[in-house]
Amino acid sequence: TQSTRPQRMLAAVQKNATRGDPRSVVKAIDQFCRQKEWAMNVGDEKGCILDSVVSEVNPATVLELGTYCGYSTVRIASLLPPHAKLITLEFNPDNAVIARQVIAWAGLEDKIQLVEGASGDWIPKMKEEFGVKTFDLVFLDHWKDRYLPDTKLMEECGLLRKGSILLADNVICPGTPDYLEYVRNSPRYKSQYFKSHLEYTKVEDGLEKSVFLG
Ligand SMILES: Cn1ncc2cc([C@H](O)c3cccc(CNC(=O)c4cc(-c5ccc(F)cc5)cc(O)c4O)c3)ccc21
Ligand SMILES: [Mg+2]
Repeated sequence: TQSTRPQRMLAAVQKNATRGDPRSVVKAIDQFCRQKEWAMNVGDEKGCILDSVVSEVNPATVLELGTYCGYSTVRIASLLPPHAKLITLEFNPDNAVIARQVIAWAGLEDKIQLVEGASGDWIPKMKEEFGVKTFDLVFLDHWKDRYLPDTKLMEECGLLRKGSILLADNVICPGTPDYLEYVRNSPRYKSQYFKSHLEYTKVEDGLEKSVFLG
Protein backbone atom coordinates (compact mmCIF):
# COMPACT_ATOMS: atom_id res chain seq x y z
CA THR A 1 0.00 0.00 0.00
CA GLN A 2 1.11 3.55 -0.75
CA SER A 3 2.98 5.36 2.03
CA THR A 4 2.03 8.88 3.12
CA ARG A 5 4.30 11.94 3.03
CA PRO A 6 4.61 12.00 6.85
CA GLN A 7 5.61 8.31 6.76
CA ARG A 8 8.28 9.06 4.12
CA MET A 9 9.47 12.02 6.22
CA LEU A 10 9.82 9.76 9.30
CA ALA A 11 11.76 7.21 7.20
CA ALA A 12 14.16 10.00 6.17
CA VAL A 13 14.68 10.92 9.85
CA GLN A 14 15.33 7.31 10.84
CA LYS A 15 17.75 6.91 7.92
CA ASN A 16 19.67 10.22 8.13
CA ALA A 17 19.41 11.53 11.69
CA THR A 18 21.25 10.39 14.82
CA ARG A 19 19.08 9.06 17.66
CA GLY A 20 19.05 11.54 20.56
CA ASP A 21 20.32 14.42 18.43
CA PRO A 22 17.46 16.90 17.85
CA ARG A 23 19.46 19.14 15.51
CA SER A 24 20.18 16.17 13.21
CA VAL A 25 16.42 15.39 13.17
CA VAL A 26 15.63 18.99 12.16
CA LYS A 27 18.37 18.87 9.49
CA ALA A 28 17.11 15.54 8.09
CA ILE A 29 13.54 16.86 7.73
CA ASP A 30 14.71 20.09 6.07
CA GLN A 31 16.90 18.08 3.67
CA PHE A 32 13.95 15.77 2.84
CA CYS A 33 11.64 18.73 2.19
CA ARG A 34 14.19 20.58 0.04
CA GLN A 35 15.42 17.62 -1.98
CA LYS A 36 12.47 15.21 -2.07
CA GLU A 37 9.01 16.50 -1.08
CA TRP A 38 7.75 19.85 0.15
CA ALA A 39 5.91 19.63 3.49
CA MET A 40 4.36 22.26 5.76
CA ASN A 41 7.01 22.33 8.49
CA VAL A 42 7.94 25.83 9.67
CA GLY A 43 11.28 25.17 7.94
CA ASP A 44 14.81 26.42 8.53
CA GLU A 45 14.47 30.11 7.65
CA LYS A 46 11.41 30.79 9.85
CA GLY A 47 12.84 28.13 12.19
CA CYS A 48 15.82 30.36 12.97
CA ILE A 49 13.43 33.17 13.95
CA LEU A 50 11.51 30.65 16.09
CA ASP A 51 14.80 29.60 17.73
CA SER A 52 15.70 33.19 18.59
CA VAL A 53 12.29 33.91 20.13
CA VAL A 54 12.39 30.65 22.19
CA SER A 55 15.92 31.44 23.40
CA GLU A 56 14.94 35.01 24.31
CA VAL A 57 11.75 33.95 26.19
CA ASN A 58 13.42 30.91 27.80
CA PRO A 59 9.94 29.55 28.60
CA ALA A 60 9.07 27.11 31.39
CA THR A 61 5.71 26.29 29.76
CA VAL A 62 5.04 26.16 26.01
CA LEU A 63 1.85 25.37 24.09
CA GLU A 64 2.10 24.42 20.41
CA LEU A 65 -1.11 24.36 18.37
CA GLY A 66 -0.56 22.04 15.42
CA THR A 67 2.13 19.37 15.82
CA TYR A 68 1.94 17.95 12.28
CA CYS A 69 5.09 15.74 12.14
CA GLY A 70 6.81 17.31 15.13
CA TYR A 71 9.46 19.43 13.35
CA SER A 72 8.78 22.66 15.28
CA THR A 73 8.01 20.61 18.41
CA VAL A 74 11.54 19.16 18.33
CA ARG A 75 13.05 22.52 17.33
CA ILE A 76 11.43 24.30 20.32
CA ALA A 77 11.96 21.51 22.87
CA SER A 78 15.67 21.23 22.02
CA LEU A 79 16.11 24.82 23.30
CA LEU A 80 14.09 24.54 26.54
CA PRO A 81 15.66 24.72 30.01
CA PRO A 82 15.87 21.42 32.00
CA HIS A 83 12.43 21.25 33.71
CA ALA A 84 10.47 23.12 31.06
CA LYS A 85 7.43 21.45 29.47
CA LEU A 86 5.95 21.69 25.99
CA ILE A 87 2.35 20.62 25.33
CA THR A 88 1.53 20.14 21.65
CA LEU A 89 -1.98 19.57 20.27
CA GLU A 90 -2.59 17.46 17.16
CA PHE A 91 -6.11 16.55 16.00
CA ASN A 92 -5.08 14.17 13.17
CA PRO A 93 -4.23 10.71 14.61
CA ASP A 94 -2.08 9.76 11.60
CA ASN A 95 0.05 12.89 12.12
CA ALA A 96 0.27 12.12 15.85
CA VAL A 97 1.60 8.59 15.18
CA ILE A 98 4.42 10.05 13.05
CA ALA A 99 5.14 12.97 15.39
CA ARG A 100 5.51 10.67 18.42
CA GLN A 101 8.19 8.71 16.55
CA VAL A 102 10.02 11.85 15.39
CA ILE A 103 9.98 13.16 18.99
CA ALA A 104 11.25 9.78 20.26
CA TRP A 105 14.06 9.71 17.66
CA ALA A 106 15.15 13.15 18.91
CA GLY A 107 15.09 11.81 22.49
CA LEU A 108 12.79 14.60 23.69
CA GLU A 109 9.87 12.56 25.07
CA ASP A 110 10.50 13.84 28.63
CA LYS A 111 9.98 17.49 27.62
CA ILE A 112 7.05 17.03 25.28
CA GLN A 113 3.44 16.02 25.90
CA LEU A 114 1.62 15.34 22.63
CA VAL A 115 -2.14 15.55 23.17
CA GLU A 116 -4.48 14.19 20.51
CA GLY A 117 -7.52 16.33 19.92
CA ALA A 118 -8.68 19.74 18.75
CA SER A 119 -7.42 22.98 20.29
CA GLY A 120 -10.95 24.26 20.90
CA ASP A 121 -11.75 21.19 23.00
CA TRP A 122 -8.47 21.03 24.94
CA ILE A 123 -7.69 24.69 25.71
CA PRO A 124 -10.54 24.91 28.27
CA LYS A 125 -9.23 21.77 29.99
CA MET A 126 -5.52 22.69 30.16
CA LYS A 127 -5.53 23.76 33.81
CA GLU A 128 -7.48 20.80 35.20
CA GLU A 129 -5.88 18.13 32.92
CA PHE A 130 -2.24 19.21 32.89
CA GLY A 131 -1.88 21.42 35.96
CA VAL A 132 -0.91 24.35 33.74
CA LYS A 133 -1.35 27.84 35.23
CA THR A 134 -0.31 30.02 32.27
CA PHE A 135 1.82 29.59 29.14
CA ASP A 136 5.01 31.60 28.72
CA LEU A 137 5.02 30.92 24.96
CA VAL A 138 2.35 29.75 22.49
CA PHE A 139 3.33 28.71 18.93
CA LEU A 140 0.31 28.85 16.59
CA ASP A 141 0.64 26.67 13.50
CA HIS A 142 -2.70 24.86 13.16
CA TRP A 143 -5.71 25.74 10.97
CA LYS A 144 -5.33 29.42 10.12
CA ASP A 145 -9.00 30.21 10.83
CA ARG A 146 -8.53 28.89 14.37
CA TYR A 147 -5.75 31.30 15.39
CA LEU A 148 -8.16 34.09 16.44
CA PRO A 149 -10.88 32.04 18.17
CA ASP A 150 -8.25 30.02 20.05
CA THR A 151 -6.40 33.18 21.14
CA LYS A 152 -9.65 34.60 22.54
CA LEU A 153 -10.32 31.23 24.20
CA MET A 154 -6.86 31.25 25.83
CA GLU A 155 -7.57 34.77 27.15
CA GLU A 156 -10.95 33.70 28.53
CA CYS A 157 -9.48 30.57 30.17
CA GLY A 158 -6.80 32.65 31.91
CA LEU A 159 -3.98 30.79 30.15
CA LEU A 160 -2.11 34.00 29.26
CA ARG A 161 -0.31 36.23 31.76
CA LYS A 162 1.24 39.69 31.42
CA GLY A 163 4.24 39.01 29.19
CA SER A 164 3.05 35.75 27.60
CA ILE A 165 4.30 35.54 24.01
CA LEU A 166 2.21 34.36 21.04
CA LEU A 167 4.26 33.41 17.96
CA ALA A 168 2.15 32.72 14.87
CA ASP A 169 3.31 30.99 11.68
CA ASN A 170 1.94 31.73 8.19
CA VAL A 171 0.49 35.15 8.86
CA ILE A 172 1.06 35.99 5.14
CA CYS A 173 0.89 32.60 3.41
CA PRO A 174 -1.65 30.99 3.69
CA GLY A 175 -2.47 34.05 5.83
CA THR A 176 -4.41 34.77 8.99
CA PRO A 177 -6.00 38.19 8.32
CA ASP A 178 -8.51 38.26 11.17
CA TYR A 179 -5.85 37.18 13.71
CA LEU A 180 -3.35 39.79 12.44
CA GLU A 181 -5.95 42.56 12.60
CA TYR A 182 -6.78 41.55 16.19
CA VAL A 183 -3.27 41.33 17.67
CA ARG A 184 -2.09 44.43 15.79
CA ASN A 185 -5.05 46.62 16.88
CA SER A 186 -5.95 45.28 20.30
CA PRO A 187 -4.63 47.40 23.21
CA ARG A 188 -3.97 44.10 25.00
CA TYR A 189 -1.11 43.11 22.63
CA LYS A 190 2.16 44.55 21.39
CA SER A 191 2.91 42.91 18.03
CA GLN A 192 5.94 42.63 15.78
CA TYR A 193 6.19 41.12 12.29
CA PHE A 194 9.23 39.02 11.30
CA LYS A 195 9.37 38.96 7.50
CA SER A 196 10.58 35.67 6.03
CA HIS A 197 9.57 33.14 3.37
CA LEU A 198 7.22 30.20 3.12
CA GLU A 199 9.18 27.11 4.08
CA TYR A 200 11.50 25.81 1.33
CA THR A 201 10.29 28.48 -1.14
CA LYS A 202 10.87 32.11 -2.20
CA VAL A 203 7.23 33.04 -1.50
CA GLU A 204 6.83 35.73 1.16
CA ASP A 205 5.60 34.65 4.57
CA GLY A 206 6.41 35.63 8.13
CA LEU A 207 5.92 35.13 11.85
CA GLU A 208 3.97 37.53 14.06
CA LYS A 209 5.21 37.83 17.65
CA SER A 210 2.66 39.29 20.06
CA VAL A 211 3.19 40.05 23.74
CA PHE A 212 0.05 39.81 25.90
CA LEU A 213 -0.07 42.95 28.06
CA GLY A 214 -2.59 41.57 30.57
C1 LIG B 1 -7.99 22.48 15.66
N1 LIG B 1 -6.68 21.86 15.75
N2 LIG B 1 -6.10 21.59 16.92
C2 LIG B 1 -4.92 21.01 16.64
C3 LIG B 1 -4.74 20.90 15.24
C4 LIG B 1 -3.74 20.39 14.41
C5 LIG B 1 -3.92 20.45 13.05
C6 LIG B 1 -2.89 19.84 12.12
O1 LIG B 1 -1.58 19.93 12.66
C7 LIG B 1 -2.91 20.50 10.78
C8 LIG B 1 -3.36 19.79 9.69
C9 LIG B 1 -3.43 20.44 8.45
C10 LIG B 1 -3.09 21.79 8.32
C11 LIG B 1 -2.65 22.48 9.45
C12 LIG B 1 -2.36 23.94 9.39
N3 LIG B 1 -1.18 24.33 8.64
C13 LIG B 1 -1.34 24.75 7.38
O2 LIG B 1 -2.43 24.70 6.82
C14 LIG B 1 -0.13 25.25 6.66
C15 LIG B 1 -0.20 25.38 5.27
C16 LIG B 1 0.89 25.83 4.54
C17 LIG B 1 0.79 25.95 3.06
C18 LIG B 1 1.30 27.09 2.42
C19 LIG B 1 1.23 27.20 1.03
C20 LIG B 1 0.63 26.19 0.30
F1 LIG B 1 0.56 26.29 -1.04
C21 LIG B 1 0.10 25.06 0.93
C22 LIG B 1 0.19 24.95 2.31
C23 LIG B 1 2.09 26.16 5.19
C24 LIG B 1 2.16 26.06 6.58
O3 LIG B 1 3.29 26.39 7.26
C25 LIG B 1 1.06 25.61 7.31
O4 LIG B 1 1.17 25.54 8.68
C26 LIG B 1 -2.54 21.83 10.67
C27 LIG B 1 -5.06 21.01 12.51
C28 LIG B 1 -6.05 21.55 13.33
C29 LIG B 1 -5.88 21.46 14.70
MG1 LIG C 1 2.92 26.58 9.34
